[in-house]
Amino acid sequence: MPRLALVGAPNCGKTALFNALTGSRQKVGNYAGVTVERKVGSAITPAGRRVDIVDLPGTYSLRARSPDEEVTRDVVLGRHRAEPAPDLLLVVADSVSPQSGLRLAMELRKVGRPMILVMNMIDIARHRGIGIDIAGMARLIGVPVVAATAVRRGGQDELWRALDAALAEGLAAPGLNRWAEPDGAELRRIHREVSGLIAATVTEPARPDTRTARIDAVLLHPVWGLAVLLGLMFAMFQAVFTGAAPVMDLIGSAFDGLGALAGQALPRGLLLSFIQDAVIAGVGGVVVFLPQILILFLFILLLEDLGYMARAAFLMDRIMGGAGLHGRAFIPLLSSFACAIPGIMSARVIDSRRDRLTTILVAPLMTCSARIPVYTLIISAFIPARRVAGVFDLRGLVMFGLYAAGIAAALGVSFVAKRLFWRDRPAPPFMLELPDYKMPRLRDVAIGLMARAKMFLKRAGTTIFAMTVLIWVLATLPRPPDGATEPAIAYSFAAIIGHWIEPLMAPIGFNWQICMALVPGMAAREVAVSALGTVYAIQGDEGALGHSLSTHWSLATALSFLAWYVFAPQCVSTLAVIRREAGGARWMWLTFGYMFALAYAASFVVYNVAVALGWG
Ligand SMILES: Nc1nc2c(ncn2[C@@H]2O[C@H](COP(=O)(O)OP(=O)(O)OP(=O)(O)O)[C@@H](O)[C@H]2O)c(=O)[nH]1
Ligand SMILES: [Mg+2]
Repeated sequence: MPRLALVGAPNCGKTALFNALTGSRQKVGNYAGVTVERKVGSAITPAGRRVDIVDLPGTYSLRARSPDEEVTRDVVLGRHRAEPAPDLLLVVADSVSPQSGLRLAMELRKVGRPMILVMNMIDIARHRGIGIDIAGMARLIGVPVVAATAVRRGGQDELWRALDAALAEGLAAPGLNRWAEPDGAELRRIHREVSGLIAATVTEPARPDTRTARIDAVLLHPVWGLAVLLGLMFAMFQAVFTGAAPVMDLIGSAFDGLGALAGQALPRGLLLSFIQDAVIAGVGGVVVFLPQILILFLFILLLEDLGYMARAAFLMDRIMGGAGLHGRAFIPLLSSFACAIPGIMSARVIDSRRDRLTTILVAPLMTCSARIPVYTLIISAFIPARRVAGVFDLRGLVMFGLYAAGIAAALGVSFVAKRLFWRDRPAPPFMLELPDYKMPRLRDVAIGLMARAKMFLKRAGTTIFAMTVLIWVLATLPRPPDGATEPAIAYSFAAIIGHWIEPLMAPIGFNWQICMALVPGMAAREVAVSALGTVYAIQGDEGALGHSLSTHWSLATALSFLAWYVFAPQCVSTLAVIRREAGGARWMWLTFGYMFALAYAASFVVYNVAVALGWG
């Protein structure tokens, strides 16, 4: 089967095209560096030919400088371990600013593989009044050129026709690969050639578009821009708290109803306990947080599609640079708000190994969405729903503070890491292409939200469920001895394990229930919520978990628990990815060690200060 590879500069629409051609739903976003690994799909052309298509990370040249670009280079040159050399290169260029795409196309001609040049985003170019002489371009470059709109139905028709034409002729056997890393003279030659090509085939509009520049005058302004960024983040956390409540209540009462139903239908016993204490109080207790997670992602996805994220990176570059973080670390750290795993993987776009390692080291400190259930549970149980200064919701403020603590810790740790590990290094230059603003596409946002929801529910159904069952078993067995005076759970394995860890955690105010929840909580942070739900439900507490917590825990313990979750390395999958991406267990253990130490220290301080304030 013929294999096609999508190659092009970052953010030119390769993945959007991949999705359109193959019907896949890979992530697209309006910033450079969305795709960091290869993705394979297949498609059937209008003439009925099956082809495999590979989507690749964006790159400006085959002179790969970062791990994501190496993937593209290796696949294109046929050096990739797991990927056969492509039979045809679909070289994608952005019609609105075609220089970088055309330069890459010129370089790729040397590889000697058949190729089709796709001038993508032709819809925007036309709208702006940019004219492109497609036929003239094809003549000058000597390969087929087609115009395309990746995101519109029917926007790929010309490409399909060109593909079928190329396949019908039978793809030419690859010619000689004459590619060598271009030197200065070669780069200048390519630059001249592309300038000539553009002069001959691209006409600029009579009136240049100034909208982007006008918006950027505000959003990139050192004062106004930062104010907008802060305001956006703030609005996000307020919305997470206030917007989700009605839906959460609905899900919560649905689970309560199920519990009551089970209580009527089943006799008292182990099965009923399993359903009420493990499934409903445990897993159900985590699932209610889905609306909050989706609201957070709605914000992030909209801002990503709008083209705002690269601007935010630009604004943060000064602050991040002061802390020793590369400007390119912004997107990986931002992705870590979703989950540290894709965040750590997107650090592949950073070319210097040291900068990449620093980013990987601090990424788990960014507040991932798995912490949302933990934070919300504790905040709702212990922080009153009060207005501050008339407008702010106190709970939203605390949430904002926890996120801010994570960010501050990331900046602090990278500052220290830079001083400790690689002191004598000049600050690397940060080049960033600011994408054009685009209206977010509802379909993409909806797909993104669905993907998130699916991922969350899948976790709830697998990892979290499995861990909750484990907790339920440990909290139920062994049965109490005859004549037992205390509640049954006091004799269980859970209590034994919890009491065993308790002395270590007593200085930070953790009781045995928390201690025991932390162990399976390594599988995923939300497990802490389901584990506590199950333990307190088995213990015989009626009603919502938040209510049990506020009767059994002191405020000092609750605050200490929050502080713990800001820093603690409570996620084995993250640690495993760090090991893989950093290339060694050393970095994984380093991350585990420093996060554990930070968590313990922070909880210790928070607990003792709170006790001193009389909140013990
Ligand atoms: N209007 C319009 N928007 C497009 C078109 N193609 C892509 N986009 C948008 O452009 C942005 C970038 O698209 P992606 O497909 O993620 O770009 P990419 O080349 O895969 O980017 P990297 O993976 O970062 O290299 C997204 O916001 C897309 O929705 C197009 O033909 N027309
Ligand atoms: Mg992509």
